[in-house]
Amino acid sequence: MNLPVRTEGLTKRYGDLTAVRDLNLTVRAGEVYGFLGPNGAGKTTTLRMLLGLVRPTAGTVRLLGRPPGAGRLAAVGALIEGPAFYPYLSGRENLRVLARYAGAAADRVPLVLDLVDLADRARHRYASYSLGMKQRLGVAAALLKDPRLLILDEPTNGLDPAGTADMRRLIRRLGAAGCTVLLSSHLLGEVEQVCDRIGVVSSGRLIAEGSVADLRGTAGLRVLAEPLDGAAERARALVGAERVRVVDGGLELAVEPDRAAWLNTELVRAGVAVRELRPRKRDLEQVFFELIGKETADVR
Ligand SMILES: Nc1ncnc2c1ncn2[C@@H]1O[C@H](COP(=O)(O)OP(=O)(O)OP(=O)(O)O)[C@@H](O)[C@H]1O
Repeated sequence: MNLPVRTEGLTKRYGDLTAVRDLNLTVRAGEVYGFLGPNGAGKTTTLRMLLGLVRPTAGTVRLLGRPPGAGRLAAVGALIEGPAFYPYLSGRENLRVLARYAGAAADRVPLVLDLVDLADRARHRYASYSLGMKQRLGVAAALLKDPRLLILDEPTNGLDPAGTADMRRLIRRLGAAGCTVLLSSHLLGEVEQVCDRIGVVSSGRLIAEGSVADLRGTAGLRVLAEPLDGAAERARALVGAERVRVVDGGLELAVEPDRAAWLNTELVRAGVAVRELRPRKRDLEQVFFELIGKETADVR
């Protein structure tokens, strides 16, 4: 099976700095994959290596099953740096120029304008566009060749809330239409809302990968009880030691919340006074901070 993206041991060093370290990344056909990490984590460097714009120090890249060469790039659309357009030409004229240059059929122009919701403004000069519209025109340009894979680097960077919402809608629409999208972002909320799977990158390493549900982990129960030691011991015997953690003066149990009544009965029977027992669903933000191991990361 030709995966849209597969890297093995991908590494990029700039002198002493390792920007990307031993990265094994897999993007599956038809998914919207979020490459999430704080500023400087190595996202742009990775995307540039995927596109053959930066040469890896070590490791391999396979795009749609082959190395990233000119042939592959025809099947890949990308928006990596701010798109370059002629300010005095309209959105439509800009796309026509690009289509001619890229060898894309001219009838793709109205189609992609429609896709990115710019058909109404297509006649207007690029210079009159909002930042969000400029970004969407950039996506339209990336879609001109009807790519099998779309790579977007921080597509909502610098956009206002309305522009961000438009871009999210567009990415969801592309995903729903079966387009494989790889997007990078430092915004947790963003990837959580639009991505099927997320890879978390920190200091050049992929430190976690999975669906939003996978990353959140299993639901659990938080128990406040006295004596805590006795409660922990009994809980370990009941559900298995590996499912019990003592955190902030209470217990966290990796068990389904519907076992609360049973657990309460068993703890009380063992002479433990249970003060509180409530379901606990891990917040993805908390997971993220735990993963990257710092509380002050510039990730929201
Ligand atoms: N051409 C270069 N020469 C030297 N160092 C570089 C170069 N390009 C990137 N770096 C460094 O590599 C690290 C990763 O940078 P990169 O731009 O890939 O991160 P990023 O996750 O995309 O962050 P941001 O969201 O800030 O763009 C950073 O420390 C950066 O300073």
